[in-house]
Parts: sequence; structure tokens; C-alpha cells
Amino acid sequence: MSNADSPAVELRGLTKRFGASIAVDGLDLRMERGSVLALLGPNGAGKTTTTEICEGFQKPDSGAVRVLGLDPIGQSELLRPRIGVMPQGGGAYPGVRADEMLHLVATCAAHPLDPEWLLDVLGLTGSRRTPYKRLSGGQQQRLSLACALVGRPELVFLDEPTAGLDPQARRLVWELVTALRRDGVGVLLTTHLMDEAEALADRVVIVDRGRAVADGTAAELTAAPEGTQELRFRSQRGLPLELLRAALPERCEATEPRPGEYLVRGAVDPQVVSTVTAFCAQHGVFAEDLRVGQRSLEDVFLELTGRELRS
Ligand SMILES: Nc1ncnc2c1ncn2[C@@H]1O[C@H](COP(=O)(O)OP(=O)(O)OP(=O)(O)O)[C@@H](O)[C@H]1O
Repeated sequence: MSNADSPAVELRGLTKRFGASIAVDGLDLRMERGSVLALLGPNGAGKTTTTEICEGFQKPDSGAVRVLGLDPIGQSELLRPRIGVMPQGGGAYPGVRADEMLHLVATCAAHPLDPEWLLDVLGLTGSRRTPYKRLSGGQQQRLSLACALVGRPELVFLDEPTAGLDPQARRLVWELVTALRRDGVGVLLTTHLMDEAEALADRVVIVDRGRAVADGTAAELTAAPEGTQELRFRSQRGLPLELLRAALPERCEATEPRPGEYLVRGAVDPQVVSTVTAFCAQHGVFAEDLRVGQRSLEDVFLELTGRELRS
């Protein structure tokens, strides 16, 4: 396969262990060029390890890795100028000023973007002379993003790019990712935020215990199985669901997946909606946020990866 035709990222059977624990467990993944792919997964699922292997910062134990058709370790000199990396938590020499750092990174690129323009776009002009250690967490995060983009990469790796950002800065990063995609730049991002994955990604891969457990567009992942609908509502915890079940048609199942959150799944029709609201009225409570239709990405995520906190 020629370099120009190869996918942005292709992983086959990727495996990485740290001592006795397995961080990435035979992961297969393919990301097309110019697309935005979100890796979603609980803490410790192996997202950062996978990203770092793609960037050439970690060596896999086994499996095949190609990024823009290149081996990230064996051909790192060819690959590095073509990718942008925003690591989790940033990181820089503490005394370096924001503009110095960005100009320094720009000098390593053959055709960099104008660092001053990037500082402006990312709202950092006012802090340009501030030493890195005195920038706020959100400013450090935005500077780190600027450094990832200044070399005009074809593919950008963003590891939790909006973690710790305020809503305005988060919106700015979303707009930037959308603009990158429009310009044909591929973006592989890891995130814990379902709305971020839903808003930005062409494809979402849910990773759990080092394996891909779901892969598709957000719409595909949230689509209900053929012939079934879902009705969700919030109300007082611990309503007597056995009474609701008795009133519902046979092909509907009622559960309380989280305290105070109710789910009716099956052949949901207007009559079922009426049964649910009548049941709530009998118990003197409202059926709040009642909605019929698709599952949210968070529902799918929790169903696949479980509701228990990982140690
Ligand atoms: N350098 C390392 N040494 C030992 N164990 C590691 C190392 N890096 C990662 N791990 C372990 O590998 C597993 C996967 O970690 P990784 O950071 O890739 O997960 P993640 O999905 O990015 O998690 P988070 O969402 O918390 O950032 C975890 O169990 C972690 O403790």
C-alpha cells in the first residue's frame, strides 16, 4: 500500500503490557485521513498508551502500527514533522515564556503557521510574556494545543484536549477541531466527554481494558435495536416498578438503571407514554425529562463498560 493511500492510523492486534498488567490487549483500529476519531473509555482503558504508541513514544510488545503509512518508531524522522501532538497535561520548561515556547516549536517545522496568529486565535496574546509555570492550567492547555498545531500537521493527536478548560475555552477548542477537519487535517482525540465525542467525531471507538468494544458513528452506536424504542424519565427514587410492569404491554421492560432514572424498553408507543405518566400521577410524582427515542452515547458507554468505578 502506498504511503498516500494508507489510512491515517492503522493498528492490528496492538498489545502493550506494563509488568503483569495489560494496557492494550490486541487492539484493532483504523482511522481514515482527514477524519476525526474519538477514543472513549474509562480511566485506565489504554487510550493514552495507544496514542503514545501511535506517536512513537512507546514501543508496543506486539502487533502492527502504521501512522500515515509509516512505522512510528522505525520511521520517526519521516513521521514527526507530519503529526502534531498535544499530550495529556501538557509539559514544558517552567521558566519559558508562552511566545518563546511557541516560536521555538515553530522553528522546528518546515512551513509553520504564524505563531502570533495562533496566540491570538487561542486567546493567549495577553499572556504571551508569562512564564509557563505562571500560566493557568487552561492557558497551559491552550499553549500545548498551539504547539501541536503550529507545524501544520496532517494528523493531530489530542489527549483529553478540553480537560480542565472553562466552557469558553472548551468551545474554542471544539471550533478549532472543526476547522482542522474542514481543512483536511485528521484528529485522533481521547476524551471522557460524551458530548465532545458526539459533537466532534466522525467515528467513535469505545475502548475498555485495552480492547475496542464498540466502533461506529455516534448515530450508529446510539441506534436502538430494530423494532425497539426507549422511553426514559427521571423521578423519585425507588418507585414500585412491579406495578408499572403490570400495567405495561408484555413487550416492554421497565428498569431503574440508576437511582431516580427510569428506562422503559420495547414496543414503546403513545399508549405506553400515557401508562407511564398515569403511573407517576398515581404515585404523586412527575415524570421529569421524559423522552422517547435514541439512547445517549453515555447510556451506551455505561452499558458496555459497566457502572462501577475502576480501581
Ligand atoms: N508507564 C507505565 N507504567 C506502568 N503502568 C502503566 C504505565 N502507563 C500506563 N500504565 C497502565 O496501563 C493502563 C492503561 O493506562 P492509560 O493511561 O493508557 O489509560 P487511559 O485510558 O489513557 O486512562 P485515563 O482515562 O485515566 O487517562 C493503566 O492500568 C495504567 O495504570
